[in-house]
Amino acid sequence: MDTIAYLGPPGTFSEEAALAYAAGRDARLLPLASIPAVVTAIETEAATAGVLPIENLLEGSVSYTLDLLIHETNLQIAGEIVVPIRQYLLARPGLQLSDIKVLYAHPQSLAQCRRFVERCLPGVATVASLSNSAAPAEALADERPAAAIGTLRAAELVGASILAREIADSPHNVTRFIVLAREDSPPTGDDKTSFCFGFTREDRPGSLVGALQELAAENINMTKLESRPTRAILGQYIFLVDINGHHRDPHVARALERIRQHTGMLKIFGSYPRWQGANGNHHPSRQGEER
Ligand SMILES: O=C(O)C(=O)C[C@]1(C(=O)O)C=C[C@@H](O)C=C1
Repeated sequence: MDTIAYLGPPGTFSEEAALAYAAGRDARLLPLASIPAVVTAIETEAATAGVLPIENLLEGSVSYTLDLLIHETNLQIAGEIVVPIRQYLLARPGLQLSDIKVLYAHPQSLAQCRRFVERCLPGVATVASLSNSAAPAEALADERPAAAIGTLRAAELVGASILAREIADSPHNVTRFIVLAREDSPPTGDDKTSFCFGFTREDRPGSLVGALQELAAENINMTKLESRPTRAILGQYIFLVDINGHHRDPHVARALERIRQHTGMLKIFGSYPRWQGANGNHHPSRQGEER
């Protein structure tokens, strides 16, 4: 049986991603206290795989996860899952919106609900929580009139009441998660490959375009390009790329090898089936919606 680790406690969006990945597999879920704990659990074989948030529709990349992939682990991306993100304002039963003096929220969720918080909770003190299910539990344990941004399932689990619904800045809010494992996935015919590269030689005009040209030369579609600091020299960057295709496809393998030659440093994060939606239709899973 597979063990799928995720950022707990139960009630997080990460749990929804883990459930979507576990569907149809012989698997059990393992809630852990932090994202680094998920990585360590897979590395030490306490878990077979784990889910990590990598990109949100409103807030963009989860830089924490990108930096883990670049600098801290050789685990591979074996899958991706897109989860609808529906945030709720939760509090101890009996409290009203106008009573609230403290707001517990995961920093990502606070950023995704900025407009609601500025308009409806001006001047309220915010406290950072480790997850969307830890936040409601912490708000309920606070003696002050506290609320939390959290999931509907977390509200049910801790017995919180709902002060406001769907408070994110966009009703279409979604987060993409990656599945990390010790090995990536075999080719399916509809795959993506994620990798990063950096320039180890002198800075020359056209270096970046030269590397990317190798993808165009093999007719490979790039679906994402971004950069992160190298953490060594200010002004030097690591470029992260997603492409369509599997690194075992001959044309992808050729392009990656030439990029390695151009740049001096290439790290392949893995190839994995492109997210097809919960029903195989390229739309995000609807299972995060109110039940
Ligand atoms: O706290 C949770 O529910 C999580 O699963 C973490 C997390 C994240 O870190 O991005 C996941 C999805 C949402 O974008 C907000 C928070």
